[in-house]
Amino acid sequence: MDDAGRWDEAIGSFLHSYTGDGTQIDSSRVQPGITAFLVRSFDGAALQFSFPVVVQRNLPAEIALDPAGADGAAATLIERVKGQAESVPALGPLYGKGVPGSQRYRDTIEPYTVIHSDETLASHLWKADARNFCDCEGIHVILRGAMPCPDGDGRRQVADALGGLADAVGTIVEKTPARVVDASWLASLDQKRLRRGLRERGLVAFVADGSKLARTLTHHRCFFRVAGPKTGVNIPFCCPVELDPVELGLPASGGTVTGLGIRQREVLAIAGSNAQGKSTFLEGILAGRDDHAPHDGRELVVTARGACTAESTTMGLAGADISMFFSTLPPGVSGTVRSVHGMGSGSMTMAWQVQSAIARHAPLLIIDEDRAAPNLLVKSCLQKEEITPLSEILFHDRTKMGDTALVFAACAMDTLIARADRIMVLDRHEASAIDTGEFRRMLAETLRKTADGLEK
Ligand SMILES: Nc1ncnc2c1ncn2[C@@H]1O[C@H](COP(=O)(O)OP(=O)(O)OP(=O)(O)O)[C@@H](O)[C@H]1O
Repeated sequence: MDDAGRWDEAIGSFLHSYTGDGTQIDSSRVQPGITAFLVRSFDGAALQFSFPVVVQRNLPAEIALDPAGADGAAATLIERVKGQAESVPALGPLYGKGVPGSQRYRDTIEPYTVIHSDETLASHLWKADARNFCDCEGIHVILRGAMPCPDGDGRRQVADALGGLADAVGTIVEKTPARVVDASWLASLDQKRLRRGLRERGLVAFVADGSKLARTLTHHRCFFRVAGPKTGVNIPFCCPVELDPVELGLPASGGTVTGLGIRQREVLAIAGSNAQGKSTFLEGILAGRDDHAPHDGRELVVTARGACTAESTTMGLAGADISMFFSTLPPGVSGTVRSVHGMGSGSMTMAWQVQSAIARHAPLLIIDEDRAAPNLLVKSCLQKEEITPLSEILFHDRTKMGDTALVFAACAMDTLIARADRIMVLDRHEASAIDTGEFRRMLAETLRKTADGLEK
C-alpha cells in the first residue's frame, strides 16, 4: 500500500472507531479529503492532521444567556487549550512537538484575542469561527497540527496520539468552570449590541475610556487588526472633555461606559506631531468592526459595519468615477472623469476609493496621512484648476461627503485639519482637543508669517 493509502486508512479507522470519554470525533462532518486529513508534510518529517471533534457539554444551557455571545465562550475555551499546550504532553501534536523544524506548526497555539470578525481574518490560526463554535450539542473544534512521522506502519501510534489529543482537549473543555467563559460571552454580546445600537445614537463608532489600542505584532499576527495587546507601556485612551464624551449602557453585562463617540457625517481630525499614536488610533477604530476578548484592550471599541479606508495605491481602473476631485482627465488614461479606464495614479485611485465609499453610503471613511496621496488632500500652488482636493471640498461643498463620516490622521496637512468639525490632538499617546476656530487662527498666523518670509 502506498503512503497516502496507508495514512488514509489510519485516519479513516481512527475517526470511525474512536469513542473518547465525552469527546466524540464528529464523523458526520468528515468528508474524505475535506474536513479531515492525515498527510505527510512536504519535507517528510511530520504527519500533518486535521479532524473535527465535538466535546459534549451544553454550555448555552449552563450559561443561559443569548446564544449570540457563544463565540466568546468558544474563543476562551480554545485559548485555554492553547495555554496548556506546552505543559500537557498529550497536546503536543497541536504544535508539532518533536517534529524537526516544528516552529512552522506553532500557528495553532498562537494566542488570539479576536472573538469574531465578519471578514476572513487570520485563517491560519486556531480560533472561534464557523468551524470552531459552541451550541447546545457541544463545543465543536477542528483539531489540527503535526506529529513526528512514525517508522514502519505506525497506525496504532497515530491513532493513540490523535485519541490522546482529543481526550486532552475534551478534558480541558469539560473542566473549565462556566464562570470562566461567562465574561467573554458577555463581552461578545456587549460588543454586538453596542455596535447595533450605534446608529440610533447618531454614532458610527465608539472608543471607550480605558481602551488600550497599541499592539505588538508577531510572526503569526503580523498586522494590527489581528495582533494582541502591546506588551510594556500601553497608554489607555481617555476622551477629552472638550470632545463631549458620551456615556453608553453596557447592554449585556450592565453598568455604563464613557468614551469618544464618532458622530454620523462628522469630520474628525486626529492630529499631532510625529509618532504620537495617530495611526494606532485609526487602526483601533477599524478594529472596532470585530469583537474582542476581554483583556484585548479593544473590547469596548465598536465601529459600524461598512467602515472603510482610502489610500494611495496604483491599480488598473475600469469605469472608475473620480469626478468629485477631477474635472478633466490627464493624458494616459481614457474615458471620462465619471468612467476612467487605464492605470490609475496614486491620487486617482484614492479619489475612486473615496467616491466609492460615499456612493455606497459607507458610515465611516478613514484616511491616514501616512498612506494617502497628499495632492488629493490639500492644495498646492502647482496644482491645476481641474483638481479639487479634499480640504477644498470640505470647505466649499460638504454635501459631497453624503452620509459618510470622515476620520483622518494628519500632522503636516494643516489646511485639511482646519476643515474638520472636531480636532483631537495626540501628544505622547494622550488625547486632548483643540477648538477648530483657535486652530484656524493659529494656522492663518503661521501661513501669513510663512508668506512674509517667502517675499523677503
Ligand atoms: N496608546 C499607546 N500606548 C503606547 N504606545 C503607543 C500608543 N499608541 C501608539 N503607540 C506606539 O507609538 C508608536 C507610534 O505610533 P503611531 O505609528 O500610531 O504614531 P503616528 O502618530 O501615526 O506616527 P507618524 O506621525 O510617524 O505617522 C508605535 O510604536 C505605537 O505602537
